Amino acid sequence: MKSIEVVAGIIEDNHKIFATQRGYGEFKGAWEFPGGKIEPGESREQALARELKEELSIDVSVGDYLCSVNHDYPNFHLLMHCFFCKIIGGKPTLLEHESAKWLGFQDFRSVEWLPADLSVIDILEKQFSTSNR
Ligand SMILES: Nc1nc2c([nH]c(=O)n2[C@H]2C[C@H](O)[C@@H](COP(=O)(O)OP(=O)(O)OP(=O)(O)O)O2)c(=O)[nH]1
Repeated sequence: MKSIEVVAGIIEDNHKIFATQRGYGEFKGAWEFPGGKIEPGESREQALARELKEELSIDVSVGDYLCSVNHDYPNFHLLMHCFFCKIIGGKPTLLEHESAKWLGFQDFRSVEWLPADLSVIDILEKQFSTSNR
């Protein structure tokens, strides 16, 4: 089976996280953390900063590593590395996504996440509920 390696950014501001809704492709309409595939020669952090610039027109500082998720989709295996990010320049502009929302802790499950993201949400809920963030 095909395997892809992706980085995803959990953009934080004032105890909220930024969720984006996919605007195209087989998962159109599902919610995710913005990011994308790592290109040859890039570090994970470089790939994430590049993807967030391309997709949202923002400059970010990539902060703490949160987790890596393995998930089997019907057509491919996903390995996704998640990092917290802070916006250091620009305002999110949806260049590829259909919609976006800032979600507070109570609203983390109010959107339909991509299946691989549910384990990220589990971990985030633990962090936010114990006031680690
Ligand atoms: N960016 C991102 N991708 C995710 C998440 N959860 C999840 O299952 N994915 C999957 C969806 C995609 O199949 C893959 C990300 O690849 P991508 O963003 O480069 O999207 P894509 O396959 O449409 O790529 P492309 O057409 O631009 O080549 O990872 C997530 O939270 N963020």
